[in-house]
Amino acid sequence: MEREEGGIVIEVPESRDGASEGTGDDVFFNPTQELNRDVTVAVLRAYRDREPRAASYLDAMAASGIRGVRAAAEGYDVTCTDTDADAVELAHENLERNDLDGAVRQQGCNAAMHEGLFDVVDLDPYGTPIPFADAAFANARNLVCVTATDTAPLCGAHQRSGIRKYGAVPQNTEYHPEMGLRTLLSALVRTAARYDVAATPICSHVSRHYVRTYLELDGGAQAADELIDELGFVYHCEDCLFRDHEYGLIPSADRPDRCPRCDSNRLLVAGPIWLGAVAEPDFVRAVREAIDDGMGEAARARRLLDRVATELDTPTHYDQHRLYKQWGEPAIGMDEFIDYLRTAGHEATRAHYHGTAFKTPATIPEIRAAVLGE
Ligand SMILES: C[S@@+](CC[C@H](N)C(=O)[O-])C[C@H]1O[C@@H](n2cnc3c(N)ncnc32)[C@H](O)[C@@H]1O
Ligand SMILES: [Zn+2]
Repeated sequence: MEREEGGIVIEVPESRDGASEGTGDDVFFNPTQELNRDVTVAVLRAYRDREPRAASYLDAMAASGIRGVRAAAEGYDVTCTDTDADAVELAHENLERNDLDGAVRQQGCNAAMHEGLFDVVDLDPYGTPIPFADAAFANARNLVCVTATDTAPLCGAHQRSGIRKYGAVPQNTEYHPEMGLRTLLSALVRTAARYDVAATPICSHVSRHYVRTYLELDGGAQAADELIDELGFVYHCEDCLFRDHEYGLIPSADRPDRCPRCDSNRLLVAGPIWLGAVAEPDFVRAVREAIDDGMGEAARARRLLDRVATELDTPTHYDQHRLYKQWGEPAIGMDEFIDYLRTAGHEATRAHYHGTAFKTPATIPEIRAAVLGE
């Protein structure tokens, strides 16, 4: 069937959702990833203003080629790769259908990346991007865009798988989308560091069942070391929801082994995860400005980017409903809730992860005192 997206028209197979990824015979196409693709196009626009020399774009797992076609429509010099012959044919046809130039190759993207350098590399695999991360960070010049759909391993719900894939211990908490993002960023930052490359996240979001992040590359061992210093551990009490963090690649000798607040022995340790900022607010604002009304997900993209640009960069968010459940009180509206925190002198913002997610450096007793007045 024909589909219009962001001003281009492509032929795609009958749609199937993320749940059936990789199981059908048709070339993959997921209409619910339009938000991801709209934000990607806006990132490509904003990034070119920041780095005008960024010209070449590798759509590493092209499938229908929709990302490559949209990047080519933005003036990028596009290469699409896919291992599947039908995908390669379709991506080629879709570039032609839109009168756009671009190379399309039936090739594993790792080989393509080792054969030639690309300014921007976009990894959009089934599940984990880790098998492609080394080649990307070793060979991209400016920007690596990464989707991961294996959220259960990333957030600690399938912990053994997360440990194997990401070389870190994720823990399943009420801030699981952020745990997933920070586990992924930890692995990506460490992978880039192997090549003396600093990979800094300049825009990230967790939407629906995937994590998406954009990492800007900078050469040099010192720059890579500085990012390694932003890895560390989160301590989380399963009983009172206390959380704290510390930087380092090993937990310190005096790390708590029981909850410092309620003395519970159900204290989880997650790490080493990324504790630094997951986005650069000024860049995210530029991305937001680059969303245009012709995009099918413009309204959602703007709302998402507004939130990402303004949320505090504490390592974990709180879930307001979870706190009220803990307190045995009925929840109030989020805007009123944030106002109470600010009135009590705490920094506080909503967070993009879900409707009741918020960020504040305040502790849970401080939050409770601010909103319940106790
Ligand atoms: C999730 S789909 C990509 C979706 C597409 N980027 C989009 O936005 O609609 C993953 C694609 O990766 C392809 N693939 C799997 N292994 C690959 C590899 N090693 N190199 C390149 N492509 C690969 C699959 O054939 C499939 O078409
Ligand atoms: Zn506790």
